[in-house]
Amino acid sequence: MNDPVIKVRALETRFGDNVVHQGLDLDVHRGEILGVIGGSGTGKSVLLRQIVGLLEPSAGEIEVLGEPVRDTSPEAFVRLRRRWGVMFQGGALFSSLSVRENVEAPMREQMDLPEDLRRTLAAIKVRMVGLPENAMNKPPSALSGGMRKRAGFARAIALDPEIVFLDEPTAGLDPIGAAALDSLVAQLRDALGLTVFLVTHDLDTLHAICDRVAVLAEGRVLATGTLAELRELQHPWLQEYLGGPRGRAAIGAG
Ligand SMILES: Nc1ncnc2c1ncn2[C@@H]1O[C@H](COP(=O)(O)OP(=O)(O)OP(=O)(O)O)[C@@H](O)[C@H]1O
Repeated sequence: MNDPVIKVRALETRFGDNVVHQGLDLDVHRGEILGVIGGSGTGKSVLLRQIVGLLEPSAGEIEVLGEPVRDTSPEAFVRLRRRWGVMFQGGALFSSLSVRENVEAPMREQMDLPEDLRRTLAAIKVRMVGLPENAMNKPPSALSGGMRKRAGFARAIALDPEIVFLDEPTAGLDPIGAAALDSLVAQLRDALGLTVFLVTHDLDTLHAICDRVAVLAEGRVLATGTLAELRELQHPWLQEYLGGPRGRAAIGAG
């Protein structure tokens, strides 16, 4: 197996008395879609924010694409940061900017491009995520929830990243919109060779597109594997999550 593109070792996270991670290890492999699941408050979003350098862990090592995320020079971090894109919960678009300007924002911030080239590249990204041409100049507030997510995705791939981090991409979407977004993630992974780190509660997403799933519980990654492998484990939360009515429905087991 190739070296992991994301490598987390002995991660500790404490907020005062709240111990969130305690000895968490995780590997993410190039080209895979890894789903990250766990009960509410197990630290999925915190882990994502730590991997992308937005939050400092209490202890531990994080490497992305072979480079340390912590204790690195600001210049090295800026270079590394260009190699991933993030879609936060809800899309997190700038409300005062149009879709096009939102997609251009990372290009403005991190690349020195002539304006017409930047516009052309933004238009390509917007088309790639399946948004209509006329969405380009609209503010996020004029779009549906699904379209806003797509715009957030377009922004996440603005710099042609190698890794995309998605925090609950289907949350708040109706089942048809959620399935369409799942397909988009899988299509773009295939077309662009992305590695995808995907925090989700959505059982359908896990079934539809995740190659492997990492389970956060008890402050660590309790297990990683395919859903079939995880279903064999006897952990109570996993049994309830995957074996409960919604978990069974997602695999068509009624
Ligand atoms: N900046 C912060 N300061 C203090 N505590 C925080 C901070 N960010 C997160 N936490 C705490 O860390 C824990 C994990 O939060 P996190 O948002 O990662 O959970 P999660 O697994 O993503 O949950 P959910 O599935 O509900 O979104 C929670 O107890 C939360 O209150």
